[in-house]
Amino acid sequence: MHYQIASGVFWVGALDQDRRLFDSLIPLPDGTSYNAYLVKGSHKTALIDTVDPSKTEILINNLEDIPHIDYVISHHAEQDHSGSLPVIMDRYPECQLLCSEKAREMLLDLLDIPAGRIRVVADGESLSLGNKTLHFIYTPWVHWPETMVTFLEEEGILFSCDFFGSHLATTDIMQDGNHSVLEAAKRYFAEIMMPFRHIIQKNLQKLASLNIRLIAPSHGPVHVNPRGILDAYAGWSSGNVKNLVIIPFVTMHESTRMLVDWLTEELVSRNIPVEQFNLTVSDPGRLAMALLDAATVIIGTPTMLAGPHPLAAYAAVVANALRPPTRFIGIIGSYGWGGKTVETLRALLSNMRAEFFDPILVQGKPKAGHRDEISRLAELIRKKHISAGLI
Ligand SMILES: Cc1cc2nc3c(=O)[nH]c(=O)nc-3n(C[C@H](O)[C@H](O)[C@H](O)COP(=O)(O)O)c2cc1C
Repeated sequence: MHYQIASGVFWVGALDQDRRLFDSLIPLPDGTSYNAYLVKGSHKTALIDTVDPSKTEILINNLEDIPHIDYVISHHAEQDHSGSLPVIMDRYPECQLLCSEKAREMLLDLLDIPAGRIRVVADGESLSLGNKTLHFIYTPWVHWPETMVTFLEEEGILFSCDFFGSHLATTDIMQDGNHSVLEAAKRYFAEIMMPFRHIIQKNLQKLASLNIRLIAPSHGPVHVNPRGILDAYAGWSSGNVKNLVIIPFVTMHESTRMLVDWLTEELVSRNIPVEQFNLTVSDPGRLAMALLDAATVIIGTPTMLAGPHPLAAYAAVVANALRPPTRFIGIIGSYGWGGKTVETLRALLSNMRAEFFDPILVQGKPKAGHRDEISRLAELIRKKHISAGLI
């Protein structure tokens, strides 16, 4: 499939509607796409990124009538974009691979590409294709340290790689920022970009002076309304949280669930919205999105084999790695005889810069008096949200 996104600029990527898991971790409810773009200048032709190796044949078919490529630009060494480079380099023996300094090392580590065919481009360097000019801008940590983006000056197109991407497989390549695209982009941000939000702010600054008319990421649709996604990124990377409590929890015999439901009732009666995530069935992507928004996270877990239930431990590991902007954390749950549930969870959450509430652990089934403890926790959360200016 070929799709013209601007004069002389074509989407030549591959859709992957069937894929349901990324990085053996991230659920893909809407599949994904691997976007490669062909830029035809009056003198030279450049291919921007390739596709996942599982889709190399599709890329080759899309380039069937392209006899000559001068440059392949590799923004990011991860295989979903670089994995078809060896085949492309074989098929176009004249083409040179352009990438950042760090990407060169990583591409040589990850793929079989002759070192002599790679040319490193500097941050800020320009390349003329004749009537089209490409500017290379290093944007480290969106998503790996080697990542860069390319700005096509004449058409105002930012080829942004993972920056501003979304896991969405759609033939509707050009999108103006409708709800489903922004929702998919937010999910992508929460799952992939959240740990790098400070550096994302710096990268947004770096792009601020460009007159961007289209943003063409390497996953998901092209953004026809760049302002929408740029503003959304500014918000998601700001660290601002809402008057929202999320409760990722697990229960084996319903005792922890009683505490979770009581806390939910107490919070809702204080006009504090709550999202529960039963970790046995919930979508980790939705949990990541909620972590981006919530001021407070309360983990609910029974004690199992002297520690937190493994699903609660797993959620804590993931949250700790994503480094969400959470302000307050609590632990509630039930135990039979004892263990190190709180100590273990706190150790797993060592990156979190949040204030921890005193835990509420009850032995066996919660009793009437525990409701008062839960009510006091809800009141404390309300006061904390007020003092944080969220209510
Ligand atoms: C497989 C298994 C292992 C457990 N290990 C512990 C433990 O090490 N320490 C403890 O205090 N309770 C342990 N318990 C007991 C539970 O923590 C207790 O039954 C608790 O009330 C369950 O809460 P829930 O109803 O929310 O699942 C274990 C229970 C199960 C089923």
